[in-house]
Amino acid sequence: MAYEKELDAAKKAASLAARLCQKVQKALLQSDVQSKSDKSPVTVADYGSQAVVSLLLQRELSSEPFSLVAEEDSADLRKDGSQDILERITKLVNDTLANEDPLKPIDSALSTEDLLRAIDCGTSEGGPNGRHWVLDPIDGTKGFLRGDQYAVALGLLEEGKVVLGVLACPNLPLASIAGDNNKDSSSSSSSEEKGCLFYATIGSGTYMQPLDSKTDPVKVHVSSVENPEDASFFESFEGAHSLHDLSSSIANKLGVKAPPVRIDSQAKYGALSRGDGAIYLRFPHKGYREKIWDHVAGAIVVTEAGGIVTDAGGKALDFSKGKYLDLDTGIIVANEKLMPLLLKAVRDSIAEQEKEASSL
Ligand SMILES: Nc1ncnc2c1ncn2[C@@H]1O[C@H](COP(=O)(O)O)[C@@H](O)[C@H]1OP(=O)(O)O
Ligand SMILES: [Mg+2]
Ligand SMILES: [Mg+2]
Ligand SMILES: [Mg+2]
Repeated sequence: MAYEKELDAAKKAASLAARLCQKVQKALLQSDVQSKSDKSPVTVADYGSQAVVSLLLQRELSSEPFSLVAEEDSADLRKDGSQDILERITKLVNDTLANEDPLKPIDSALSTEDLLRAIDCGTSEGGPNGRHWVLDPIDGTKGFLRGDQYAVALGLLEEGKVVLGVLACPNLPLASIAGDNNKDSSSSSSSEEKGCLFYATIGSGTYMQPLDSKTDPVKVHVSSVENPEDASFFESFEGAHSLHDLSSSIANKLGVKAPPVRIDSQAKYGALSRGDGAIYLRFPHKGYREKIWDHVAGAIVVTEAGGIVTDAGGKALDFSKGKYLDLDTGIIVANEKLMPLLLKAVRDSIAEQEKEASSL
């Protein structure tokens, strides 16, 4: 299979980074109310996750040139007053790497300077030539802070095309979340098994396995629903990230009966790839520029499972332009049967919205 070595490294890196994030989220949720308003846990986990992925990929793929386009950089950590947090992150990363394989002797512990360097390996600009890893160390920081969904999202671009993607979703139940409309994580039963690892390489399909076990992976497929009345749709939990009114107008036009399933992060792409819902609607507020690390891994996980990911104009996403996606209005996902109907509903709803705005 093509990209076997890269896939092994990516799965290992994303799983280990997810373990680091889980540890921080657990401590955050157990902490008292006062420290819950403190944003530093997510900062620690964001940087820690990026350092772990950067170090693991370089170690496992040491024979290849390494380019990483990632969300975080070390500028804030190098400022005066950041020494404490920098030391916290370094300890967390060292502890995570030390526990990676108890049978393997560990390399000497990283210094704070090693940690800053590992984070800054992620400052590549990407583009149409060569290989670039693309990382969101924690996608869905708002969900992470709430104790809800988030993902470690890692993909690989080759000559501007996505060829591999891994999504680690520590809080996503292994069982389907279809019908979980607006259910928060606290209302789900504690016996529900959580933690999914989705992965895909170009031409080989999408697989899912439990995040923390050696259980065999299963091949997954997007929903085969053909009648939009039977479809359900995903959108952002956060209204500030996507226009819920526009999604609801599109869903009405299609005749969708079920209320939206609102969850954070690229866990939406993972859930779609196994058919928990049939449609994803994402319409950021005007002026917001989508970044490639928010969609690279999710896009291949869905397309290899048989789905289609386009912008609101029906154009495939172009990941070859650097850090940003150059988009028409929003991002939509559906299976092949639903996509033509969805595109028409999107076009009509946007036209209506523009007409309303111009008559005001
Ligand atoms: N104003 C915004 N509009 C759209 N997306 C945003 C906005 N601010 C942050 N994001 C990013 O949207 C993604 C999550 O959106 P959602 O959970 O709604 O799908 C994340 O990548 C998040 O960044 P981050 O990775 O820092 O959390
Ligand atoms: Mg993100
Ligand atoms: Mg992020
Ligand atoms: Mg962020």
